[in-house]
Amino acid sequence: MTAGPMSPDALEAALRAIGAERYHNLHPFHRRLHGGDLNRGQVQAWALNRYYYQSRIPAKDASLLARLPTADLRRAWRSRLEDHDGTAPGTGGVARWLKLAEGVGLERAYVESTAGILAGTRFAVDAYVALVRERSILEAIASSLTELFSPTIIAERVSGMLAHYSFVTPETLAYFTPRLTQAPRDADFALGYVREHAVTVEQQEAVLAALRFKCDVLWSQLDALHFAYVEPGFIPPGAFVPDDRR
Ligand SMILES: O=C(O)c1cc(C(=O)O)c2c(n1)C(=O)C(=O)c1cc(C(=O)O)[nH]c1-2
Repeated sequence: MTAGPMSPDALEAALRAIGAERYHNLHPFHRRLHGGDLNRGQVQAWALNRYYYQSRIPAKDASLLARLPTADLRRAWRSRLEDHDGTAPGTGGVARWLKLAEGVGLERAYVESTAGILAGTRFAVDAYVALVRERSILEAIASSLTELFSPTIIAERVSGMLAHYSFVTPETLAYFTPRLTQAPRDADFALGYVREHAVTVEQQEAVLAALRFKCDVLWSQLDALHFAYVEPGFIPPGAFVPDDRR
C-alpha cells in the first residue's frame, strides 16, 4: 500500500526541511561574504552577478501574474512587481540593487549591460524564469518559497558586511531593509496557497521538487562565483575582472 497525501502541517514541515538542508546560507561563498573574508573585487563580482537575478525577478513574476486565474491572486502577486520595479523611475528593488552595485564601486551601465556576468549565473537564473513560465501555477508559486528562509540570511549579511568591510555603508545595503518585511509577507501568501492547493501526493511531490530546484538555482550561482573569484579563482573569458586581477 502506498502512503497517502501529507497534512498541510506535514507538507509545511517538509518544505522547511528542504530549506534547512539546501538554502544558500550554507554555501561557503556566503560564509565568506558575511564573515568579511572577501576582498572588494570579490564583493563586486557578487553584486554584479546578483544584479542579473534581481533584474529577472520582475519578468518571472509578470509571467506568473499573466496566468493567475483570479483578481484576488493577481492583486496579491502584483505587489511583487511594484516592489521590484517601483512605482516611479529610480524606485523599487532593481534600482536599489543598482545603487548597491555603484556603492561597491561598479559602473551602473556596465552592471545593467550584464556583459560581465558568469555563464553559470545566466543559466541558473534563466532556468528559474523558465520553470515559472512553463510549469504549473502551484509549482511556480512553490518555487518562490525560498523567501521563507531569506530574512535570517539578510540580517546576517547586513550586520556581517557592515562590521567587516570599510567600503560598505548602510546606504549601500539599503536594498535589504524593505526585503525584511516584503519577503515574509510574500512567503506567507505563497505558503498559504501551497498548503491549500497541494493536496494530492503528486502535487505535494511537485511542490517539494520545485523548492529543491529553486535552492539549486541559488546554490549554483554561488558555485559559479566561488570557482571564478575565490577558489581556484579561474575567471572565464569575457567575465568581469576585478582591478586587483588585471
Ligand atoms: O538575499 C537573499 O539571499 C535573497 C534570497 C531570495 C530567495 O531566497 O530567492 C530572494 C532575495 N534575496 C530577494 O532579494 C528577492 O527579491 C527575491 C525574490 C525571490 C523570488 O523567488 O521571487 N527570491 C528572492
